Amino acid sequence: MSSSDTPTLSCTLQIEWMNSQQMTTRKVNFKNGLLRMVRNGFREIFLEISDEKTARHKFHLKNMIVHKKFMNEGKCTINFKDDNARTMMSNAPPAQLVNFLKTMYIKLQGETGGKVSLKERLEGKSAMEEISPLTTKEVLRARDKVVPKDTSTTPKTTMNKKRPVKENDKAQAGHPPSKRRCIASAIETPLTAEQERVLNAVVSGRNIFFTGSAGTGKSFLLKKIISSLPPDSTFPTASTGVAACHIGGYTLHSFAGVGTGQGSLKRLVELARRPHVAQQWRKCKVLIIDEISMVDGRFFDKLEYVAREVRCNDKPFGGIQLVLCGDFFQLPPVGRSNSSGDEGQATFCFQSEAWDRCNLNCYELTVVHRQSDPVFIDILQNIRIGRITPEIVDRLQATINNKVDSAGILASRLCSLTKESQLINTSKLENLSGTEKEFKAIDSDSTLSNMLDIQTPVESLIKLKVGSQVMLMKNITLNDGLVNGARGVVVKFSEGLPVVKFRSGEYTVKYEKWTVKLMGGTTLTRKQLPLKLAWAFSIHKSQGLTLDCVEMSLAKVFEAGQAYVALSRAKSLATLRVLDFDPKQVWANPDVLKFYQRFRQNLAALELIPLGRKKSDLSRKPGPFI
Ligand SMILES: Nc1ncnc2c1ncn2[C@@H]1O[C@H](COP(=O)(O)OP(=O)(O)OP(=O)(O)O)[C@@H](O)[C@H]1O
Ligand SMILES: [Mg+2]
Repeated sequence: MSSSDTPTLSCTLQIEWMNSQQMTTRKVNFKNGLLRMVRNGFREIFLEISDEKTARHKFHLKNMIVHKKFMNEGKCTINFKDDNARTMMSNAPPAQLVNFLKTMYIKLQGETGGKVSLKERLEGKSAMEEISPLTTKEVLRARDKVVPKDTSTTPKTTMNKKRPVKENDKAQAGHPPSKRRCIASAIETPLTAEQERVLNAVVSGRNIFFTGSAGTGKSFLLKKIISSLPPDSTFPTASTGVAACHIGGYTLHSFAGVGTGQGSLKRLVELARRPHVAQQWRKCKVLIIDEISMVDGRFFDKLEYVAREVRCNDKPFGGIQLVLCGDFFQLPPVGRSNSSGDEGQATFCFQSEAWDRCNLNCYELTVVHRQSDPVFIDILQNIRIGRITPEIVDRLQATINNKVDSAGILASRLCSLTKESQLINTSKLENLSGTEKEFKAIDSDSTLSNMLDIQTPVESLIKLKVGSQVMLMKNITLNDGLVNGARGVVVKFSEGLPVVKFRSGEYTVKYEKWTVKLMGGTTLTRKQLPLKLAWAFSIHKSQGLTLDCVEMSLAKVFEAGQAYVALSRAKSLATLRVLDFDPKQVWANPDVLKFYQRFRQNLAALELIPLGRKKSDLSRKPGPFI
């Protein structure tokens, strides 16, 4: 059971009392409110709402109605029918809000079974005591009750939920799986001990950098971290639009509000002092940056300066807590065409002055979740540091004979250049016979479609024919394999929508919504099919993804880490085909190797080095055959 299944919750609260005409007669606001579940001597459950001072209000939970549509944004409203009142919660860490509601629901299920003896009633037990955290027994009992066979037995308390969750639902054509199930399973996947340690360090308020090889669950953990912090003051960002979308955040550039980051520091501070930008900078308590390996160190230094100036605070980053995440062995910052536009090569973030100034607590995730085969994991760990042995060469060259295509689903070709992948997709689509169907995105602001093209993983116009190889660009349901990166083939069109055969079965793909946050609180949305042509993909666009079956030619790789990113997208050696493996295609950046060597030494000095790992793992020189 999660340690956060507790009967208390801190958030911003408003309480309203109504008269019989449902007109508000009284209202109170608590910026830092506390919700506590309490029970009286008759085992009746109440919600106690208090502020930092003394104000306390109690509401009987019997007959309440919970509106939890926006709980993933930390918002929820509870109507207390018996008291003719309601409370609106906001800025609650979403994960805690979900757990609080779950605890409340489960405790209430227990309440209905409680019997109060006449003697107890006569004694009039009115003293309130805090409800104990959930026990496994209570959870199991509630689980048995959660799928009532006869809907007339629905409990008196309404969770404003249309249908109960059935774990074994199958994603079937024409029957979209519930998004709630998706969210619920994501929330319920437990963190490993090493992931939990990072989460605790973040919640305790420290500046954190956590790293780990591809597939160790960095982005997964980041999503848990985001849902454990108050949404109003937490700003999730990433170096690229697609990565930002993946964690439901902004691009770092759009958060900073300093354009492309070109120009003098004075100019950047001016830009950041524009009222709507400055407001965000001041509101921000926690700045999260995913894919930190692609952030130019010089841009990071500029941001650190801007933060101090705009927030009028001399502490590093103006006192903002930083949570940085990424793997420097993967893609580096974009070279000369980088954001700051200065002469010379972009630098790594760890080479910036700000990096040292921020006094980061460093963590490394070591358990790989994307792959399960220890042989493949070992190969990837070696490739990551640019180390190639003859056995590795043999193993990877042998993949050329792999039959990774199955039931009409062909392997996606990963290309070093975006242009190359676009050409492949266009010509393959042209070569298919059959009618082409077009799917246009519905954007909330059509003048900003270009921005949505960059910041969402789907294009404004998708062209498909029967036989098109496609990739799913959104998690639809985790349990049924309809996840971001799942590969499939269009088998027919039904009522205007494509029916796609995935490995897990057929699914009629519906329009989905992507939301992009802009500075100043506005949001842009795009509705589009969560599909992309997938005969080919660029390695840059594949960073962060898990791919079902991949094929690659690494002859044209031009950057350290590119081959590692490409190879580590595959789930297993059996679902991978390397067409022309040559050890020369694999190398690690020497500065990155040095950084990780120091990083490991520091971890070891703090006695945090993972058991069973040797410092010497990272002390080898870069380059092939070393
Ligand atoms: N604790 C966990 N339990 C089960 N599965 C996990 C866990 N952590 C991560 N995963 C799964 O492992 C896969 C890889 O995770 P994720 O994409 O977060 O890795 P990553 O470290 O961000 O990789 P990359 O460096 O390639 O971006 C995902 O399918 C994720 O759901
Ligand atoms: Mg990731």
